[in-house]
Amino acid sequence: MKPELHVFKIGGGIIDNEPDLQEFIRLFAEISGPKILVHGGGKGASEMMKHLGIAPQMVNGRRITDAATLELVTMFYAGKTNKHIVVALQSYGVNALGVSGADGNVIQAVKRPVREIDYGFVGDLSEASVNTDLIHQFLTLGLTPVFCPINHDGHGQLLNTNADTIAASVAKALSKQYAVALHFCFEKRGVLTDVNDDASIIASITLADYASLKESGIIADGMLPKLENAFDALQFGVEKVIIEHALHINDQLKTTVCLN
Ligand SMILES: Nc1ncnc2c1ncn2[C@@H]1O[C@H](COP(=O)(O)OP(=O)(O)O)[C@@H](O)[C@H]1O
Ligand SMILES: CC(=O)N[C@@H](CCC(=O)OP(=O)(O)O)C(=O)O
Repeated sequence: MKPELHVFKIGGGIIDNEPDLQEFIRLFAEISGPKILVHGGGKGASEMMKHLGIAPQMVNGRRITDAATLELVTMFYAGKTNKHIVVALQSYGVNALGVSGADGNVIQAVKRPVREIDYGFVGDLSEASVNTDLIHQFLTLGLTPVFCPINHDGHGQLLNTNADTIAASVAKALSKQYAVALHFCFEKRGVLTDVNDDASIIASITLADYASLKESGIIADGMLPKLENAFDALQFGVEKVIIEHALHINDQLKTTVCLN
C-alpha cells in the first residue's frame, strides 16, 4: 500500500489575514505524516503593485506577467511570503523548507506560448516538470517542502505559475509513490451554491455538476481554475481532492471533488 501524503494549498485570502494564516499554520502543524504546502498570494501581490502604480492584469485567473511584474512577484512570493510562512511553520515545530522551482531544480516550467493572449513570463507545468525524487528525499528527511508560485525554465528564466496549478501538478506527480490527498484551502467552506452563504456547501461535486454550475454562473472567477485543476488531478491518479475552509480543515463540512 502507498503511504499517505497530504498536499495543501493556501491562497491570498488567507495569507493576507495574519490571524487566519497563523491559525491555519497551527492546524497544518498538527497533521501527522508527510505533507507539503503550496502557497499563492495573488491578492497581496496585486495590492503591492497598485501601491507602486502598476495596474495588475488578470486573464482567466492568470496574471499577465511582464518583466517588471515578474521582479515584483518574485520578491513578494519567493521572498516575503515564502519566508513568512516558513518561519511561522518553524515556530510550530514543522521543519519547513521553502523552495521556488529553481531551488534544487525541483520544478521546471515552460513559458506559456503566445496564442490569443501573451501572458508574458508565465510558466506551464506538466507531470514531468516535477522532480519527484528530490521531493521524496525531502519528505524522507522529515522536511516539509513549502512551494512558492515561482518556477524556472532551466535556461535562466524565472516564471510565474498559478499556485493551484502547482499544487495539482505536485500532487499528480507524487501520486505514483503516495496515496495523495489534495486540499485546496481558502476563506469559504467549500464550493457554494450561493457564494455569500457558507451554509450552501455542495458536499460533493462531479464533472457533470461542474459543467452545469459553470453554465449557470454559480461557479465563477478563481473557483474555475481551482476545479479544473481538481478534476485534472483526479484524472491523473490523485486519490482525493477536497475544497475547504483553511480554518476548518478538521470539520466535516467541505466539498469533495469526484469525477462521477
Ligand atoms: N460557487 C463558488 N463557491 C465558492 N467560491 C466561489 C464560487 N464561485 C466563485 N467563487 C470565488 O472563488 C474564490 C476562490 O478563488 P481564488 O480567489 O482564486 O482563491 P485563492 O484564495 O485560493 O486564491 C472565492 O473567494 C469566491 O469569491
Ligand atoms: C500566473 C499566475 O497567475 N500566478 C499567480 C501566482 C499566485 C497565486 O496563484 O495566488 P493565489 O493562489 O492566492 O491566487 C499570480 O501571480 O497571481
